[in-house]
Amino acid sequence: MSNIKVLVTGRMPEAGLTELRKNFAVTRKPEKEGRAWVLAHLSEYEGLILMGTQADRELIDAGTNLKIISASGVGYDKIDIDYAKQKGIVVANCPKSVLIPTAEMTFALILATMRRLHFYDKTIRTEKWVDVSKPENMGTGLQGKTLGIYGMGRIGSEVAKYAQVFGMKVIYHNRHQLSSQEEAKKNVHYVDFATLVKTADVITLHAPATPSTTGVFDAQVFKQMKKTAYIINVARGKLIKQNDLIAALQNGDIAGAGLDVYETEPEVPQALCELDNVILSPHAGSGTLSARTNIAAEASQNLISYLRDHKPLNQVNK
Ligand SMILES: O=CC(=O)O
Repeated sequence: MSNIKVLVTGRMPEAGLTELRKNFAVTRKPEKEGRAWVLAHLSEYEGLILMGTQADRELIDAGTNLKIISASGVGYDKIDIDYAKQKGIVVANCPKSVLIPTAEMTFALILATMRRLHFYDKTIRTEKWVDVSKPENMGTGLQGKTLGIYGMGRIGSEVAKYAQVFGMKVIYHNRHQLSSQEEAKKNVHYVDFATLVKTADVITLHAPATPSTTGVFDAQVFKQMKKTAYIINVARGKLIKQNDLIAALQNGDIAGAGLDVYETEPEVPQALCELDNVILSPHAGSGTLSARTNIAAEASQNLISYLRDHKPLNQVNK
């Protein structure tokens, strides 16, 4: 173990931190402490695994000896990566560990939303056996429907594979169109944004939160979607104008939504909770023990690669 000090600011399974502990002096932020504690102590550390707080200018300035920050997931929108770069701090993320768990959660929400599991579960517990021969109580089958993927990176590509197992056709919109070989291999078809919105029976979001994706799904977009269509968001809450989504769900502009992330997270508006055509989960895409253990190990590996081997693993601010 070297005397290089690293700080972990959130709860992570010990099994994932084994290699980190072998290489560095590791401190975990005490559970009862918050951001103020991190700001007060950060100058002691060269490495940081960030959870539960923002690495904004204030935090980066407090890290006077910091050399690397690893996000604890694929998203790094809580880290001011440009400011970190100015300060000579490497920022890395953990794309591998979250890929499968997030794709699984996407599909859990697609199935639950389209087959109306929330509505069925709630009525069976609180009211009565609903008569599913009535059209208003029926769900929507996946087979033969079109899945529209917004953001065709690794997670989007994995979701495409699952969709094909269910007999869905997959279209996608992305900043860059895939090569025709990639499209053929994945059996997916690029469409412009307007076509994605108008054509898909279910749209699933897999883009990061950036200035160009923020608020893209707004009232106008919901009006262009099929009234029978669903929207699934496991990416970032900011991609959807939440109040516009609530209005669209209340007015029947779209059929339903499956949400793992929220614009106002961790607050979830009461209006969303009251809707029967919505299923909600608490940013739990990577909420499995294996995913959390793998994230801890991948974030640890980022720190080991950079601080020990001087080679960042998944640097996002080159
Ligand atoms: O939200 C989850 C992640 O960024 O990995």
